[in-house]
Amino acid sequence: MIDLLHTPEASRRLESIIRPGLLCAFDFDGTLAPIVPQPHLAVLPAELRALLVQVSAHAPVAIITGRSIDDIHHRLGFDPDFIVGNHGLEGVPGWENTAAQHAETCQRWKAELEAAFADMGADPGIVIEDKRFSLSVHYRQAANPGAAEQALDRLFTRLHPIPRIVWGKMVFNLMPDNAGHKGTALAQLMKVTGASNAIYVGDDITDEDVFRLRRPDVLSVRIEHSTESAAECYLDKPEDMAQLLGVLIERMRAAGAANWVQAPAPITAA
Ligand SMILES: O=P(O)(O)OC[C@H]1O[C@H](O[C@H]2O[C@H](CO)[C@@H](O)[C@H](O)[C@H]2O)[C@H](O)[C@@H](O)[C@@H]1O
Repeated sequence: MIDLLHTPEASRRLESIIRPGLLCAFDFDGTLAPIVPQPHLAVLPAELRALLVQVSAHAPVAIITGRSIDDIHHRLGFDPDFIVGNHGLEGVPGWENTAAQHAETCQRWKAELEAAFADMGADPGIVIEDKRFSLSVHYRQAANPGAAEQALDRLFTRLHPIPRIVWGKMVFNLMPDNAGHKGTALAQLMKVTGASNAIYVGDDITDEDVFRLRRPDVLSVRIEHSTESAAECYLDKPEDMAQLLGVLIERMRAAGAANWVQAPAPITAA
């Protein structure tokens, strides 16, 4: 893992992806928005929003988040070229048909979990976030987060069908097994748009699905160094995002890069 902003090697790698056809993709919580005690309080800082708007003048911007599209849309305050929700299960061009099956499975899990919570008198700080195509079970507000984590871990093995569970920041993300994820979503976005290369920045375990792609045409960046991550590069801290976006803008501007995604044709009155 190399330090993206402070090593000549990373600088050369960054330079190599600033080519026509670049796609700039970002995770949301913990990457663009600081982690806060409750999910509904997450906010995209105005400085990053302004920088993302500038990035989108030079290359298409994709937000690939664990949140639902409905939830993320109003938090962004600008219109990126692509929004993919539910860890890659929602909003991916070409995958619309599989989403309905995922919604059914999630409703079943939710009902099973609510019944189990009632039976065991679960900690009221444990909250199910129903995102239609996946569930997030948060325990940040539990009276004893460690005990809640263990109890939930045991409980999930009794769900039907067994979910794919990706642990996150005081949260378990439950997704249908054998479904897409953030890595396959980014690959599909690149395929349908014809992107020649991409940069992806994320901070959490679900972002490892992208980091593990390890494609030469994808520069993966993790917020904070980790010896356990498959990401190619890292930023020291979340606050370095502004600097990274600034560097991207400067280099794309110098290269004369323009956003190459076609805007939809305006609808004209009959
Ligand atoms: O893929 P992301 O955009 O990073 O989304 C991951 C999850 O983010 C949210 O939960 C996390 O952020 C909350 C706000 O800072 C925090 O309170 C929580 O503890 C974190 O786990 C979101 O609520 C989930 O739906 C996303 O899956």
